[in-house]
Amino acid sequence: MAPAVRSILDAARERPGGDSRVAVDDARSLPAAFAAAEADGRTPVVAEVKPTSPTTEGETDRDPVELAEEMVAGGAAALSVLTEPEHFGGSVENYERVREAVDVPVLRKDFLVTEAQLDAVAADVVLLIARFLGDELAPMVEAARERGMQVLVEVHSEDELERAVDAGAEIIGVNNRDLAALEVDLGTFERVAPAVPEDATLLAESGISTPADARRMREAGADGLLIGTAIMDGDPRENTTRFVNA
Ligand SMILES: O=C(O)c1ccccc1NCC(=O)[C@H](O)[C@H](O)COP(=O)(O)O
Repeated sequence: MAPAVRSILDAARERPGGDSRVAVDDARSLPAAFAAAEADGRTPVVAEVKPTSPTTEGETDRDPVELAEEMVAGGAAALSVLTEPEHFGGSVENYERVREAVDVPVLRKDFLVTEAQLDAVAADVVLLIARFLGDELAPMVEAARERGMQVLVEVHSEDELERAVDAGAEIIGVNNRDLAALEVDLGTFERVAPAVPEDATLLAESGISTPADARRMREAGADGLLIGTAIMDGDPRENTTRFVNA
């Protein structure tokens, strides 16, 4: 595992959870948002509010709510908001403010390793990373669903995909970023996607930098595209629209 990822994981293990169990009774459906985008001719894009990251220089001081509103105005079907504070400049407060301000589904992007961490904020969708959770993946999927949240299970290999499917994943993201070397290879999605069950909602994650990359991921079977850096760099509204029209 890359040192930065080791550090993310160490910090995640120390992070407390919420004070009480959350119950989400109004989760906004990610598959329905993708279907609505498709119906009016938009490529389903999950635009990410990502203040910084281990592979980005500097940190934006732009307000997350303004960024989020621009992304939605640009046609994003859904948003992703980082809540990891130490390596990504995120927070649960950012998540809450953004969800309050928009009406699309909002993914909570974090590196969750305990059930109590699910209770830090009521989320439409939470990310669970197969590589980090091992045998805890299935119990965490169940714990999130019991709280009314949808789950995006992230995988990077065929083995992890098998574990995700065994854990009951219905929304699956194939991450093109290798958490061992932090290198990005869009070929990862092309390799893993054919084994994803037909009825799953499938996202291509990371490294989508141009509309040509977006088309490549769609041709390989992506129902939706999770895009951070290429939308955050510059004008988030214009950038989102470029991918939505890809
Ligand atoms: O983005 C990073 O530098 C990173 C480093 C270590 C672990 C995870 C990392 N990113 C998390 C993500 O999943 C991405 O923010 C997301 O897929 C968007 O990727 P991109 O479009 O390449 O910004």
